[in-house]
Amino acid sequence: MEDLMMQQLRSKATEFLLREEWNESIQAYSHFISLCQEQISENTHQNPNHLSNLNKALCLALSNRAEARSHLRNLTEALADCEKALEIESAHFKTLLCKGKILLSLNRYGMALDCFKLALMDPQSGANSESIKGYLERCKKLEFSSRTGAFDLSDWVLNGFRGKHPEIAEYIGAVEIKKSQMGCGRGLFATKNVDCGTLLLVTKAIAAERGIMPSSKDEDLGHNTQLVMWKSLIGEVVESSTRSHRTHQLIRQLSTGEEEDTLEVTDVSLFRPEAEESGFFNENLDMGRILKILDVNSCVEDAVSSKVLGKNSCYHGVGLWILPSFINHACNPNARRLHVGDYMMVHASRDIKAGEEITLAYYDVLLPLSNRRERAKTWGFDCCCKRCKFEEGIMGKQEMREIEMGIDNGMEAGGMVYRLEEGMRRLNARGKEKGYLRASFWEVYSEIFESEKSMRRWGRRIPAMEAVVDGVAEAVGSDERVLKVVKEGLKRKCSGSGMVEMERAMKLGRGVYGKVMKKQAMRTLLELQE
Ligand SMILES: C[S@@+](CC[C@H](N)C(=O)[O-])C[C@H]1O[C@@H](n2cnc3c(N)ncnc32)[C@H](O)[C@@H]1O
Repeated sequence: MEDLMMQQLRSKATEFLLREEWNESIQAYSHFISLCQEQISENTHQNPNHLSNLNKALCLALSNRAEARSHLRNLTEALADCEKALEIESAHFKTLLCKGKILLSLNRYGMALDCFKLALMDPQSGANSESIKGYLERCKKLEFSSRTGAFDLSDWVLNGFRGKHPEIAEYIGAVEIKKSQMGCGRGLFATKNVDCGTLLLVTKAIAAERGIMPSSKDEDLGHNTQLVMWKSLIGEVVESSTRSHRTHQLIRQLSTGEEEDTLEVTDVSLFRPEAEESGFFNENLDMGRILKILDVNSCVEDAVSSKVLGKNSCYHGVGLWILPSFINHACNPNARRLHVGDYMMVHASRDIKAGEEITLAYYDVLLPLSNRRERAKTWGFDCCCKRCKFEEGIMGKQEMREIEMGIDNGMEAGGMVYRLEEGMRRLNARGKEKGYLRASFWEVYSEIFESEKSMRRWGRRIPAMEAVVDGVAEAVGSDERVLKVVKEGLKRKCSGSGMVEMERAMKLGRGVYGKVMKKQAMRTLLELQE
């Protein structure tokens, strides 16, 4: 009687599974699993065949429940089911496949690879061997990128971003979390010397929302679209933190913007996909806290310090990427971000020394101090970076006040650059300090460098474009607008004489996009003719 009921329950569960009715299937399998477990514990002295059949049935039911749970993205629970099934039958084919796929979507490439290798050895793999080999290849490629930081988007770039972007692995490079040297809570630091373009980390969004911003000037419509996107983002964050203990635990590490100096310094190894879950889960993550966390840490895709590859231009995205949330702002940033699908790739935008804090520009830094201060206010902080401190000390000086007045009075760009350079000489500004000030007044420099007429008039009295570009890039990192001036210069040069300029443009390009493609693809992307 009991056996008949169990058979019916199992058939029902399988039927739900085949019909892709995941919740119903999970419910029926859960019932079946607990009946099986009860019988096993009660029947230890009975017929060994019966016991073996019960164990087989339990293993398959756990495997099927894992599959249903993984379709609902309840990956932690699905993985736990796989583990239990494999405890019964260590090389259970179906479970190995299911576990491999779950581990792959959790970015645990090495462990996924082991599952697929074992599955391929099973005689049942015959009919599925091509698809298992496909998974094996994917895992190998992703595991390699994740271990070495080597990514190559060349083909996709050269194909004009047609089709879906190449599969991207998560990667944590030479970085660690420490107390910020600027005195603003925690920050991310380089543990090795890295050169411009080197990837520092690649991470997938915990949640990301994209919407089409209305092209009309209707502010209310734009505001509403933003509100809808924001609401969906909150919903997604709540859902992913409820579904995964690990995500919940990681979100909890983020700043709410309050008492940042007292925040615990998180070990970066916690962010590695293979990291074991520890027991923080019971601590609460209420809605108020989630809202504060999102307010401080959410990122828009198309900011001045980021590039988005392969997106439809009218789409605007906002999301939460956990590890990059530890990166502070500086007006002399040394990193930028690249967005590909839901992935954020953070790379060095200039050479970085071991021990240096990694910083991004939250807002435009090719602006004078007063404008940057206004922008920092909208972010809710007073910037405490090295460049701001230097400029705060110098902006009271007569020379600098005259330049600001010149800008306000619409003085000719050439005259202002000339005055600024003279001022810097009198104030004895050195090395990066010159780069900071030139970056602050980049608009007037670029106006001259981009105009042949101004160059004829002022060219001999102001520093060469190359020296200014190199100084600015060294001080505040690569920027598209700086790259544009070099590209314009290259267009004006006759062929053969621009080798050095080409190298300069390519280096700036690596600083803007990161080392994620070969030279030919970078040239195409930057529209640089050889
Ligand atoms: C995304 S979090 C950065 C990580 C944060 N410091 C932490 O400990 O988790 C952004 C917050 O860091 C602080 N912050 C970042 N850059 C700063 C800067 N240049 N000056 C002052 N505060 C900064 C601000 O409080 C800001 O709201």
